[in-house]
Amino acid sequence: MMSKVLAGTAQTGYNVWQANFDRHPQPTRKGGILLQETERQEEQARVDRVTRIIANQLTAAQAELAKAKAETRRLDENYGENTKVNTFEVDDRMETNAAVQQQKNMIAGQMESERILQDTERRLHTLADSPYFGRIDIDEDGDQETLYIGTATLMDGNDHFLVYDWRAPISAIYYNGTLGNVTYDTPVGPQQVALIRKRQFQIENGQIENMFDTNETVGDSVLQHVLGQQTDEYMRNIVSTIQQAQNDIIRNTDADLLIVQGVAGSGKTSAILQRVAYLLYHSRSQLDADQMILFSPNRLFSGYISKVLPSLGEKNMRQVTLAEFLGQRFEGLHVQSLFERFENDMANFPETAQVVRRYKESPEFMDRIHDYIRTTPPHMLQFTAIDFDGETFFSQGEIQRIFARLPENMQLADKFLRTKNVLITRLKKRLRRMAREEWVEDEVSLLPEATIEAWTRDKAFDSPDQEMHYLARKLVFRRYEPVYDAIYNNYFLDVYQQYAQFLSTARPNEIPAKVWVEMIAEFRQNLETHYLNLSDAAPLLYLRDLLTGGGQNHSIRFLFIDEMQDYSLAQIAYLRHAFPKAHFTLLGDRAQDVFSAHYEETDRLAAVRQMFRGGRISAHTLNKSYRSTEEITNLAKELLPAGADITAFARSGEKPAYLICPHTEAIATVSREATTMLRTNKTVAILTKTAKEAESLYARLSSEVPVKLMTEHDRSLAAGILILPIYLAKGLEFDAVIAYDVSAYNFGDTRSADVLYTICSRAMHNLVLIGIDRPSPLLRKLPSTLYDYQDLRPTSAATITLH
Ligand SMILES: Nc1ncnc2c1ncn2[C@@H]1O[C@H](COP(=O)(O)OP(=O)(O)OP(=O)(O)O)[C@@H](O)[C@H]1O
Repeated sequence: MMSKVLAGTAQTGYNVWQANFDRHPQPTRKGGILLQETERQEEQARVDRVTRIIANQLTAAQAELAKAKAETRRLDENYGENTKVNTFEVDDRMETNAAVQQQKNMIAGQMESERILQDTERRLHTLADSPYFGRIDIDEDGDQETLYIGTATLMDGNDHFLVYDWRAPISAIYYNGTLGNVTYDTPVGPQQVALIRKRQFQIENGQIENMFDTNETVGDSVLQHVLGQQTDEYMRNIVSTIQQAQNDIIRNTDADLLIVQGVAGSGKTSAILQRVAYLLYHSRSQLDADQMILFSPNRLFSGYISKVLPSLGEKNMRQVTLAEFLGQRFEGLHVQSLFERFENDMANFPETAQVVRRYKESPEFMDRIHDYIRTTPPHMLQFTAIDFDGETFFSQGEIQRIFARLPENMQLADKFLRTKNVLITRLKKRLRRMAREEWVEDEVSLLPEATIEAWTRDKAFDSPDQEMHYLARKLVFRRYEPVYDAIYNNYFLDVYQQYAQFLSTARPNEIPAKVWVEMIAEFRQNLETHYLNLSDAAPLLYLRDLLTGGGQNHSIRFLFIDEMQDYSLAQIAYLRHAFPKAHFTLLGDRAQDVFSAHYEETDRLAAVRQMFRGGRISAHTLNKSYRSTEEITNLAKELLPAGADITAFARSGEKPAYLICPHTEAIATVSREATTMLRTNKTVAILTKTAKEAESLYARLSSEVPVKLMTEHDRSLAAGILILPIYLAKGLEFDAVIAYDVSAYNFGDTRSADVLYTICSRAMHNLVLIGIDRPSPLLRKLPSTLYDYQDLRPTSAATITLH
């Protein structure tokens, strides 16, 4: 018999489920065979029984919830009454406060019970249609048990497990184990059991649609069924079909750095979302969703994945895009977004600028900042006077002197804090003095009655003089609040000047002085227009944090970055600094490097590992692609130099098509193809290389077919025909994709292969590539068996290009 601690559920009580209809037939043959009809009937009888129990529990939970809601309402009304009655009498105020506090506590308690009941109701609803998806029969020292695994725990009235949560330690066997002896982790250490059967179910509306025994992690036929479905606006959870390699990522709880390199569609995003649910389940008492943050590639993606965690009964973690994160930290400046930069690069990105950017985005550059801060003498700090209303409150010299008088061996950040405190103390002293000046009294006497009333509420004065003095101080402190804020927010240091000063010391030998000086001039010029280049953002923040001792968030425990290839190493280094308590999970695919493939050179993984040296590092590779049909994956992977490593999940569909049309026919061709695809697909995405192309295509196409242009401000996807640049489609998937303008000038050489690969790998079921006038050599050099080629140009044009 298995104890609760070994089974590892989060429930109370000592439980073993041994319903009397469990049997332990001999293990079936490897690979999944169809079971006898009698077994199916027995399993269906169990499903019926469990479904009835769920229905009963649901009715009871709903009744309790209704009762709880009524009670909350009653308390709420009562709360209003109590406060109203007692505040009439001033003497009753204290008593009222105590009563109100008690009332508040009761309401808070009541709301909490309501929340728990709501969670139960939601959980039961989820289980009602499909109570479980797996069964394992195990033998532990001659003790045999049958366990069923589903999205949540379900117990009967006697505290017997009817369904085990997929995250319970024992459930790991279902995902990891092949038949025979298996080990699984428990809170008291590894346990060994013999796995004698693994059975999979597809249950819909309480009916077993499919069931079979298997020795695999999850049988291919189940996966085929799941992957063959049309896409939704929202990503779905994959708990019933998690693959072994994904399971290792999901269940890793101790890595300080977990890196996943996975090919397009290999389930990286799915794996992190299940991982979040897993971590929350396992550290329920110490970890909250608010202590986790996901850096997502764009806002559409944030919306797209937003339903997965709630479908697993968990709260969503915080989500932020890099642009949002930087925007919040540079108030008043516009930080160039990755997308803007990409569009600019497409127009003009000379080699010299590439060298400079590569350097500024390197970990060495961040190290250089660190050294600079350590070695900068105080007189080099770019303090700036604090002026307000035409008056200098603190001159640069005064600030400099405060700083210089501090002990030499004190840490820079501590010195900075001390300077700040001295400034605040001096400001307060000065304002107190000022409050005694005559003009203040004059102004107080002109204050409206309502203001005086508001400022003196809850105050008692011994004399009119005392009241006047109080009001005078209040007025002065309010008037000069911006000065206080400026000190508080460290505005007495001009970080931008400081950064420019740092830049002037940081030129590496390989970059000519002229180029470097021009770069600094451009940085200053941009500042004038409140603009900051993306490559300066992370170094600047790092410099600011090190100088001022701020900027770090100690409450985040887990940080996830999806599409890590879109982050510079300097940005990752900054995040590591900014979230010092966080375990990092980084997911990426080097081949989907849409933004920087043309200038990046470094071995990023080695560099990231270096940043986490000394910590526990766990690296995973996912080479199997699940999203697309075999035909689409086989074409996409051939576009890459190292594509041979990618394996396609065996699900067949139509061969991708490559159509070449003359430019005069481009719109008609896209329009026709999109309309045809929409007959059998819910979403058809027309993907372009840049936003400019997407806009111009939209302008011409929208009069032909109903189509929606997606921009970086959109937060949700819709069914129908969509147009968007590939970088906004990162992390997303569509039933059908049209890759637009896959022509010689747009996809002329291998530097754009990553972009084309990313475009193709967004398609689940159908892919059509449309080239205009001249075919792309990237495709023409591939084996012609990988796609159906149709040349729609007049014969003469076709002949000219092909020779
Ligand atoms: N184990 C699985 N069971 C069912 N579906 C899966 C599984 N793994 C992945 N998928 C499906 O494959 C598709 C791709 O998954 P996901 O988006 O997580 O991959 P990814 O590696 O993040 O892709 P990309 O890097 O291309 O954005 C999704 O539809 C997902 O539901």
